[in-house]
Amino acid sequence: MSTEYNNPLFFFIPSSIDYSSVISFQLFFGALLTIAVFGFWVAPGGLAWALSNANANAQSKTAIPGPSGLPIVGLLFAFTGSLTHRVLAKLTQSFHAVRLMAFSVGFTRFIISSHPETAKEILNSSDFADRPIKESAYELLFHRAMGFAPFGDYWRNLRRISATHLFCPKRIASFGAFRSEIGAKMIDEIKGSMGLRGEVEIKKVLHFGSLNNVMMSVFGRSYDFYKNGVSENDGHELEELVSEGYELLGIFNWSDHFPVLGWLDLQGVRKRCRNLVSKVNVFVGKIIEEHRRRRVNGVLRDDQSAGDFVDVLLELEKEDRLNDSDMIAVLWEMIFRGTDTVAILLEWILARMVLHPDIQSKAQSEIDNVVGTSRPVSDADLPNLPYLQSIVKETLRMHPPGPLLSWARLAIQDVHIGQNFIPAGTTAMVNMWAITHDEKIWSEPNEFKPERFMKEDVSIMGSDLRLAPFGSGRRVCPGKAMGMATVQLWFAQLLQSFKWVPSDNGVDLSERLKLSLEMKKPLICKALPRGFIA
Ligand code: HEM
Repeated sequence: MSTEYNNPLFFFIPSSIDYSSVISFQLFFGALLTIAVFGFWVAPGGLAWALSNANANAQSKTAIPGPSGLPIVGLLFAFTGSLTHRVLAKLTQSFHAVRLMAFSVGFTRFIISSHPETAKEILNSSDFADRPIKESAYELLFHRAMGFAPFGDYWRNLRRISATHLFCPKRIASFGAFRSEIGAKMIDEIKGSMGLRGEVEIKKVLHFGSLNNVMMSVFGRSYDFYKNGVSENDGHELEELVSEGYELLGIFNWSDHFPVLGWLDLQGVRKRCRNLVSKVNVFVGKIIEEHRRRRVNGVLRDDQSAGDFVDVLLELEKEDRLNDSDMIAVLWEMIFRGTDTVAILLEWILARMVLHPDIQSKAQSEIDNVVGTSRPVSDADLPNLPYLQSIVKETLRMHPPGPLLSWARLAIQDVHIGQNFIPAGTTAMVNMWAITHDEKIWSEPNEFKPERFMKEDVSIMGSDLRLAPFGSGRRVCPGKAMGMATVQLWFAQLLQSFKWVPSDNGVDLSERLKLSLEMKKPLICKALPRGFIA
């Protein structure tokens, strides 16, 4: 093949000119390209914004402020670290862009708001009711599950079905006894660990409890804690599948922002996703088949799994019915979403209890006054425990499991936010962590003070954007009531049964943002028996 054909500039070079001219031309073209890239790069918001022409065309008074980041890669560095929410919060301050900041990561255009009013405008607008789909989410088939399904009839149908059958108050209440049973099992597990090691690594216990809880309402199944037997193997296999999925969705994947790298699968994300999907298909497919067999044999509703979410999906009328692959995606997502968020939040709450013994003992006195020490605390007691609820709220404020609301939104069409033009396809984020740590909104935002919520009852369910850890608007977390019911009951049970004190390791509040905001160093502490012991 001639050198001409190997030359990327071949199409621009007339065949009659000599080789030295070609080199000069290449240099000239290279310089032009560099200037263009440099020009694009220094545009407010960086390369992806400049390419869209949205900020470039806008007059400077309406251009969204924001950093250009590094050439080509933009703000990549903010996403490869584990404190993205903090890095972005700092940048919005220094660019005076709290309401709205523009930035680029590779070829992806972003906006981010760290202000309650603008955040509400974004989250409550149907123009932002889509989600950007990462390659890992697509490969894990999550575009067919509720969280990533495009805004439309399929998604609406999934929300309606799950609101009616999985997340309705009656159903959440009907699982109260089971939640409490798991709470009691966790207490046993903690006692066992204290007996063996004199301390407990609480996340493991909470994670397994949480997995069991979601498994029961979705699949009608539960697993024994660390006992021998089939259940144990299945339970641990499931834990591994969930952890691998979490890891894959949390990875910053270069090809999401540099499409040209897509086919290379440099980080092996696609390969790992496909491997995981085939395992999940076998695991969940087996459970669906068991449900089908039971229905054929007419034993439905006579056993423990009566009316779980698999049954609901199998009973759907023809026009609503999901095929097996979609059903697996929907069921898997529920397990996936419901497990870690609850365990992570409870770990932060207990870390705070170990660090603040005065707050802990005040909450324990509240439980003792309302419940006494002769019976275990139950769902019915929770409305009478306002201080305990304030502790949960304060922890959600200081350590929101989704500081950037976990999964972003996508502009479905061209839209304006105030004066600012946002082109279709822009990824929109809300920095809830920045809002909950803003001293213009919260007094002493870095102090853990549950009392603030005894003075002012702030709703956390999405209507007040000063504290919306479950998001807001059409895509607000559908599992928020179930999540809160679980967290409050288990917290009450754990406080009633134990006094939480530090181990020799102390408590390290360092954070690590993966898919959720976790404690970087797992909490290891001591749980000393007190109050009602099951
Ligand atoms: C402490 C517990 C939880 C927290 C902090 C939490 C947080 C969130 C957040 C921030 C969102 C994004 C909302 C938005 O875009 O406005 C979300 C979405 C979602 N959550 Fe939760 N969540 C929790 C528990 C649960 C549970 C227990 C389930 C189910 C078993 C669940 C299922 C979902 C689903 C399916 C979505 C996607 C909804 C959609 O896109 O339509 N979450 N969650």
